[in-house]
Amino acid sequence: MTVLITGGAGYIGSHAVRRLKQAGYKTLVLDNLVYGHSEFVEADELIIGDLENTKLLNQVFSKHKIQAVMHFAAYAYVGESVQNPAKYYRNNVASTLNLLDAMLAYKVKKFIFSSTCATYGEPDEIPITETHPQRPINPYGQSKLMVEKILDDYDHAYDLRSVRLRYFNAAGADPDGGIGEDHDPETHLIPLVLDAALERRAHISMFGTDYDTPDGTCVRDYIHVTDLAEAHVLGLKYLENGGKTDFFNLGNGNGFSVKEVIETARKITGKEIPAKIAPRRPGDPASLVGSSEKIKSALGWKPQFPDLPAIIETAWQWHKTRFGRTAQT
Ligand SMILES: NC(=O)c1ccc[n+]([C@@H]2O[C@H](COP(=O)([O-])OP(=O)(O)OC[C@H]3O[C@@H](n4cnc5c(N)ncnc54)[C@H](O)[C@@H]3O)[C@@H](O)[C@H]2O)c1
Ligand SMILES: O=c1ccn([C@@H]2O[C@H](COP(=O)(O)OP(=O)(O)O[C@H]3O[C@H](CO)[C@@H](O)[C@H](O)[C@H]3O)[C@@H](O)[C@H]2O)c(=O)[nH]1
Repeated sequence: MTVLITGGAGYIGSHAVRRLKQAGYKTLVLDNLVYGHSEFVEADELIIGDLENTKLLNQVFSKHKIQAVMHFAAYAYVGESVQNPAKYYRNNVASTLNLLDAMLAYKVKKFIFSSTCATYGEPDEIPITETHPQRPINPYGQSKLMVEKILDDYDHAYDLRSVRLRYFNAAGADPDGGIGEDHDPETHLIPLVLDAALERRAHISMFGTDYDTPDGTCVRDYIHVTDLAEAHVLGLKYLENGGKTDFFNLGNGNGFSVKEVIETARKITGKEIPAKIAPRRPGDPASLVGSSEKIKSALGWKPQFPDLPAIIETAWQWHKTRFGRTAQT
């Protein structure tokens, strides 16, 4: 079976490609390399191109016998989406429509979509289950919710079946090495904390210490990228076996504050990691922690790395290999 993976040169997509290959799938990556890395791509083929290019999409679908699509390609910086929503709606919604058009034209009816817990907004209760209302508080989350709604309508009208995976905060790296988190610019907490450990930056800024959380900093649910990759393969098998359109949270059910992440990283790296208080970042909910009971019982998903120290340990091993030699002291 041939799977098209958009954004397969990116952080999560490259891990999914590795896992798909291990499971015996033929893999085809489409990525514009705006944020991706060609050296991360272990797929059978990498096509460098943009989802805006409908002509290219038609060529890809006509040349290859694609049976399913995993759609990772998107912009994913919460803060930037507040400053520049147009960029997010164009890439995350309009480009997704191009992809779906091509799928319909070539009768490809299985779709795995990278959604997010950012679609929930400020939660009414923790942990968040899939039945929680979706009321995003930033354009990024809004753009992902729009695609979820589009997918419901496409299922109804065109029988295009989808699995929407609402990830909480992806972190860590495959312990086998070679792929990991490397965004430019990097905005995510864990790699920035590890940058401070390597003295590639002077300190980590804590965005807001006056939230309504136990220590005043934002709480997030960190999930290992290899566990995310495994969920994608399970989602695909579910659709292959005739499963109906569905949506699942992917988190570990444990919340960690910004301060706790920094403290855990200090223990793992043995480094000081200076931290400074900074203003809140617009668009950030105080707490996001998810229940993943649904995917555990429906698809048999079981995380290999449910604990924050184990997640940060794999991120640290990757970070040292990737960036250690360029560290400035
Ligand atoms: N990182 C997280 O914590 C997280 C959490 C929830 C959801 N997600 C979602 O998961 C997906 C992957 O996230 P990531 O962290 O791996 O991001 P990433 O930036 O590392 O990967 C996205 C990839 O898509 C490519 N891309 C973007 N727009 C494209 C386009 N128009 N055409 C072709 N390629 C394009 C980029 O070059 C990049 O390689 C995204 O959809 C994101 O919204 C991520
Ligand atoms: O230098 C920093 C960077 C981040 N944070 C805080 O750390 C937390 C986590 O931030 P970050 O790592 O940027 O992740 P999120 O903003 O939570 O977003 C990620 O996780 C979301 C799901 O929660 C996904 O949808 C997004 O794509 C993904 O970027 C937030 O409270 C930030 O304010 C800091 O305090 N200092």
